[in-house]
Amino acid sequence: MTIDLFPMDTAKFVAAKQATHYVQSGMKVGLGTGSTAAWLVQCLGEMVRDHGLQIKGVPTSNRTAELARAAGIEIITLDQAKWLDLTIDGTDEYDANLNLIKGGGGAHLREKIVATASDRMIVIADASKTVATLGAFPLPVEVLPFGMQITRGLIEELLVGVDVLGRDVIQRMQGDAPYVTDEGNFILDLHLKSIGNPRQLAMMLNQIPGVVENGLFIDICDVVIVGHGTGKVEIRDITNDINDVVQFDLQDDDNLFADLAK
Ligand SMILES: O=C(CO)[C@H](O)[C@H](O)COP(=O)(O)O
Repeated sequence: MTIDLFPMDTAKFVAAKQATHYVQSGMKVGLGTGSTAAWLVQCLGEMVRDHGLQIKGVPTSNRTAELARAAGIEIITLDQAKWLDLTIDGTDEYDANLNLIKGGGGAHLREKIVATASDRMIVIADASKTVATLGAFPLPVEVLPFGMQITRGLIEELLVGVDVLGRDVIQRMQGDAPYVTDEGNFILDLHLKSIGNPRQLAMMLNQIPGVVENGLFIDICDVVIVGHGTGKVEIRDITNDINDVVQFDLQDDDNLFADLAK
């Protein structure tokens, strides 16, 4: 059977498939949110159903929980898990230090809690997520609905004094209504263009009382796995100082790929 997926899908798929090599039976695994993480859930589901992999998954969103259940992965809460062996998640941007912007899918609050409660965080991405400087992707900040305009004003004031190139703060919408997160909060997207000091900004944003969590992941990610449309995968593991390249034979993986693409 010949399938004709966009190179971007292939890139996400091979990154996700490579990440499954880090997963072993008996592990408790944080399951990320987004289109790349969805490929991971599909791959892990296939390993559970057909190859006897035994894992417990902690999903980072209601969407991922649904996908994981449908794929046959046992789901537990983070408190049931107590601690996780690893979390595998997508990203919106990553820099040379493996610092991230996440939350394009609105799930960065749970994603950060889950990743922080894991021995390792592995990020899976396509090459478009690589940046020299974080900030081209709007930085999501989850805020409480209560007093949201006050919180927004305080964020705008904060941005005047920090090293960024843009300062627009735009509330995320879903159609005509505010976007609401799984925790019942709103999201403000900060259009900063370039963030000179992500560590400082992450700490300052979280000092504002109405801010629940920002999408900067600083010193949380250990490994980035970058897939390409050609089947090439780059692995960068900063904890173990490993830089590796793997080439997937997409023909060999055709059956799995076709199944997953259904
Ligand atoms: O942070 C996220 C969700 O909150 C996602 O990981 C991020 O938006 C990347 O998504 P995708 O894999 O669809 O590009």
